[in-house]
Amino acid sequence: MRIVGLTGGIASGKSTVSNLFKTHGIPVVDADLVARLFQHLERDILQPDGEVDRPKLGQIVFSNPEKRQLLNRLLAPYISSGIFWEMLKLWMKGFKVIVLDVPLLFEAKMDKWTKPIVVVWVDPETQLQRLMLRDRTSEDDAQNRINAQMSLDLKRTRADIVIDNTGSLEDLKEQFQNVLFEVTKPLTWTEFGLSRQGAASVLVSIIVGVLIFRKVYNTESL
Ligand SMILES: CC(C)(COP(=O)(O)OP(=O)(O)OC[C@H]1O[C@@H](n2cnc3c(N)ncnc32)[C@H](O)[C@@H]1O)[C@@H](O)C(=O)NCCC(=O)NCCS
Ligand SMILES: Nc1ncnc2c1ncn2[C@@H]1O[C@H](COP(=O)(O)OP(=O)(O)OP(=O)(O)O)[C@@H](O)[C@H]1O
Repeated sequence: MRIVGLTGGIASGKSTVSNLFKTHGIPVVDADLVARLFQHLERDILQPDGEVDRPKLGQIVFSNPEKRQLLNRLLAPYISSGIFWEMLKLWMKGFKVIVLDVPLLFEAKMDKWTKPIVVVWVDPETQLQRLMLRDRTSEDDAQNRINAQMSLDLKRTRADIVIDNTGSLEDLKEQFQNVLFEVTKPLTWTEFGLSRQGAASVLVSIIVGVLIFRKVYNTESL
């Protein structure tokens, strides 16, 4: 199985790209969604209905590195095991290529499990403007959120494929065609071995090998 890493900075366009993968039939495991399933947090950030007040929690953790690290430490094991189970379900369904959309792929050192790594890059000014527009947030708050992550320039140096999403959505879709071509190339032997079909072939080969060996051994001992 090919596990494609999809990452970038906040509001750089990861979800927009992950929607393009989905519309082309490639499943995406979204770490933000996985994280939402495991939030048992302090009372004062819970709404009356018991749900997490995400904007309030966001304001707290993005302006306070210690609290953010605490939240990261608390959630990290749940996020990794949640991602693992989602991947296992897709493996059992026989998907050969899947995408892991993980904003903190490098920060959480999950990049070693994915190949190729796609980084959605955007220029800093556009990133700030898009974030403020999408989340209706102040410049200070948006900048805090951007600063809470590894810089996009550093992330792009660690990518196998870079998408520059500074331009229009049309530009993005054009670049996506090349990405699609790259990620849907025939699997390498290692990737095939890790797929459900590869594991089944190995199992069948072992069974056939054992049966042949037993037959030859039995014939010789007669
Ligand atoms: C802080 C929270 C409550 C803000 O919720 P909100 O609904 O406003 O944002 P959402 O979850 O959609 O995340 C938006 C983006 O923020 C960035 N982000 C989220 N968490 C973090 C973090 N701990 N550090 C840096 N950036 C982060 C990512 O780019 C993410 O895509 C939420 O992001 C959260 O619980 N984060 C901790 C879990 C986590 O680390 N998620 C990232 C998975 S790799
Ligand atoms: N090429 C583009 N042109 C104009 N707007 C765009 C473009 N790409 C994305 N956007 C908009 O920018 C915002 C951020 O994009 P998106 O939500 O995909 O980013 P993200 O990386 O998934 O963000 P987050 O890290 O917060 O989850 C959204 O409002 C999206 O509609």
